[in-house]
Amino acid sequence: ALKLRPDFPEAKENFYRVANWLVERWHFLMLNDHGRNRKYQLAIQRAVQEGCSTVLDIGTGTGILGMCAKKAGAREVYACELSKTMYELACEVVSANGMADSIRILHMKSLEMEIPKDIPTRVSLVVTETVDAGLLGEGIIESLIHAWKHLLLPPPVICICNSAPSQTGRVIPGGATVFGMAVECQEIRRHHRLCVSAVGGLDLEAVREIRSPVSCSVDADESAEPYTTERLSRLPGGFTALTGPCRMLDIDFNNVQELESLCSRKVMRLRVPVTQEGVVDALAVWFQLHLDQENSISTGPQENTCWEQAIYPVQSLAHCSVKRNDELLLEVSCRDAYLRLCCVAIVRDGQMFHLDSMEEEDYSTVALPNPEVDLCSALASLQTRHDTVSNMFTLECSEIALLNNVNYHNSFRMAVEKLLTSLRSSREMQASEVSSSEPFYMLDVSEGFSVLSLLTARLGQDSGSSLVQAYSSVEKDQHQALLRLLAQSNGVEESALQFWLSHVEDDSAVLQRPASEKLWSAIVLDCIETCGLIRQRLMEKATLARCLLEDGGRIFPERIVIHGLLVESDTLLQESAVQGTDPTLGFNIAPFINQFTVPVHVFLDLSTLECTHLSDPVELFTLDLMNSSANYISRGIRVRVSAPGKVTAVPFWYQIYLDADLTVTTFSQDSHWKQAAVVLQCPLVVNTGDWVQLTIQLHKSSISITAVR
Ligand SMILES: CCc1ccncc1CNCCCCSC[C@H]1O[C@@H](n2ccc3c(N)ncnc32)[C@H](O)[C@@H]1O
Repeated sequence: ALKLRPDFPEAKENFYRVANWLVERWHFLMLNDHGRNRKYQLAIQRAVQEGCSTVLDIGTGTGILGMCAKKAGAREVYACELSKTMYELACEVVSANGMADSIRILHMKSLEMEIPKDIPTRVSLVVTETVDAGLLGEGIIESLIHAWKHLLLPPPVICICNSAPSQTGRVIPGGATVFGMAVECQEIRRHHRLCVSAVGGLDLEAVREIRSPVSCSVDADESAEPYTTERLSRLPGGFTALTGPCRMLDIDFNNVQELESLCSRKVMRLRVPVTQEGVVDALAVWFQLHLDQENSISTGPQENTCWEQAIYPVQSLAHCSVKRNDELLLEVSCRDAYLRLCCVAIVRDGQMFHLDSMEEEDYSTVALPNPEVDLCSALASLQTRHDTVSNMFTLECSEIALLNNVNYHNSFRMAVEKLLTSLRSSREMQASEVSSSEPFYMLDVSEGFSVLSLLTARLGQDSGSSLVQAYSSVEKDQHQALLRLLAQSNGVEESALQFWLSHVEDDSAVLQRPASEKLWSAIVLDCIETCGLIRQRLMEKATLARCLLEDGGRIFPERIVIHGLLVESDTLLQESAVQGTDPTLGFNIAPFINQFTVPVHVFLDLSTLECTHLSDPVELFTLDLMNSSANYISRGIRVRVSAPGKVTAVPFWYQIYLDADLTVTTFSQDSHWKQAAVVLQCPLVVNTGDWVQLTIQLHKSSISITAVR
């Protein structure tokens, strides 16, 4: 569609969402990482010079490593790629670089490859970078076990016989070393556990535990992911290392026996000394990829690399506070091909405190008669708690961060109080028609978990007079159970909070009258996605909602003002497109992968993004939810340049008006929202005092910005 009508907005918007999905963002980062590309090239050249003449590139992506092998003089080069999009891209790239007839690319997963069906003979070199932030997440162990058994020549044996070693096989990378450390980090904590005891006047004490779906524990349900990822060097508020980086695991990719035992190996236990007092919020993990004896790539936080680290949040009940000279007892395992890590106990003065049972004051400890005693047996003696914690709930990270956002809920509470007051007084004035016992109807159609309906119902209780009949659109049983628990523990009658089943597919069914002849006093809309974009179909929903309001009724929020500024950010450029042929070792790859460039970057932490501000923040656009005629679809503004540089992006965020005076911003350290940025097609060189003309267009909730001098 885009090729046919490049300016066709729907196609553009869909393409961006599809492109974001088809080609992962790290492809640009990886290809722009000249250091990484160069080290792989050196390792491949050395291997080919040492006799590896047949090469298989597993997970070729754009084909760059296969092309390195060919250019290094390998006789036969094969590549396989499981993603169709990347496979087609690799074919284009390889032929554009004149190697179409010398590199055979297969659209398949390496595990399906057979000899001689797919490749004629076993190869002497497998090269691959099928690793994620947690090293094993792309299945590299399984891929290499299969490769050693079916695709590679046997490894070199230390032979005493003087016969010349026949062709042998090897893998690049030859191995990896996994490092980990315990960190204290508020930013991680507020996304994975409840940090406050009350929000917006609601007491949350009744909720014993809220967890995010990131867990390694064996009893986590299968939907849990073992780790999340963060770029530690870019986390707002930073982090404190509570232990030194400690070596967790060494893997030799050239030893198939070791690879096989890794998956079946039982849990490994490590004792890591605490070097800094604090609360253990998470374990951070990264690795060194040893390409060969000389070259290795690190994904550590201390490097200035672009890679993220794997984050294992501590999900135990109590705060795991540690002192210097304590020791953390960690369990490491590679159960079902993921690197799994959890902190199970603290060892202090010879006593072991099992994290999962720390919430009882008695600290069920096991006195270690002497330090030498095998920790494992001591640990084994601790009964791992199997009693399901009655009030333990799992929420998404963004839902937990929202619940922890006290400012947002307090502001919302004030706005609703003002509304109820004004509605009551206007009802008193018309006392004749409407009996004051008539409830105020309130609907919260937030996506995901929200306590706003309950918060409003509780306000209705306080006043004693006319009640609030609140409806919540949360659908998940767990979410409804959590709201009921909070209603009960906050003295809100069960009947005051109902669930407005929004399982119907289109908005019109969700947004409808509370009952025939009744209208809503307040409707809460969810406007901004956590990633920093405006929710799709927001304006349509606002228009529908407005028709369902009683006189004086309000939509929350009533208005959204988009703010932005001009920045120069090389980081955003590196994440958005391959910058020419230099980073990719002279191979012509950029034009092909850059077809998947997406101009809007999301999930940004603007407070820690490396960038130079080239203007002051300006108002870009206003969305009026209470008056759709006030909305324009395109707006031009002139922005004064406040510093010389190259404008490469326009980050933006939102000021949300709950009512005429109460606002919350999506760009604050307690906000659960991230920010977004439009990366300009062509950077603008500017000088202080210049004026840049921005054209902002909003089409179906997706924003586009163009800039000219
Ligand atoms: C310093 C490395 C680093 C560290 C931390 N974070 C990121 C990185 C950068 N590497 C990320 C690559 C990650 C994606 S893997 C690259 C491509 O390979 C494909 N694939 C994966 C497995 C597989 C297979 N068995 N058979 C065929 N194809 C396969 C994927 O479809 C993908 O296109």
